[in-house]
Amino acid sequence: MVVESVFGNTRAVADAVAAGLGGRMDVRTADVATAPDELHRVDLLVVGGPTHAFGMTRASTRRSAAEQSGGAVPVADTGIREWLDRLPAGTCPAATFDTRADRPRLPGSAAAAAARRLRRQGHRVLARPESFRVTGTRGPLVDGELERARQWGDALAAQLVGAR
Ligand SMILES: Cc1cc2nc3c(=O)[nH]c(=O)nc-3n(C[C@H](O)[C@H](O)[C@H](O)COP(=O)(O)O)c2cc1C
Repeated sequence: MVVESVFGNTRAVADAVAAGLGGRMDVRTADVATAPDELHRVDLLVVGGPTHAFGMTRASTRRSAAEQSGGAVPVADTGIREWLDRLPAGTCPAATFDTRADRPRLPGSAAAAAARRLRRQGHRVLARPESFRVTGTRGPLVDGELERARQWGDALAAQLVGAR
């Protein structure tokens, strides 16, 4: 799993997804800043990040997020957009998730954008991109989202293992 998180909410969701996946498979979670650029012996790639400006973060939105934190979080050079740009084409099974504001009518999802990118690179996206909701820019997550994330991870692993 490769995860990007500015304020920690997407990281918390990633840990819950990992707990769900972990019942059926070995899971390694890497921060996007230090994730390897190539996949070796990976049965399932899960990519998660926060939704910024209707899609995956960009340098400008990460700068804005750092400003909004009042200097509490540094400006990151790399997000999942840049990591996916560097990922070689392949046929790895994959799934994506994001966090985004708890405003159902607000369009745009980093997970949907990441899934499109993975498909274009040939990877096999197994599940519908999933969003987990935060109550404000810095969080916290809406009640129940961590449990939903754990269940999503469990269902994903079950789907993959069942398909073998
Ligand atoms: C610059 C910026 C732009 C954002 N744009 C959106 C958006 O278009 N849609 C949305 O639902 N949430 C948006 N958000 C809220 C983020 O999705 C929220 O900060 C994120 O889910 C928190 O995850 P994190 O704690 O892992 O950083 C935005 C936040 C920032 C800082």
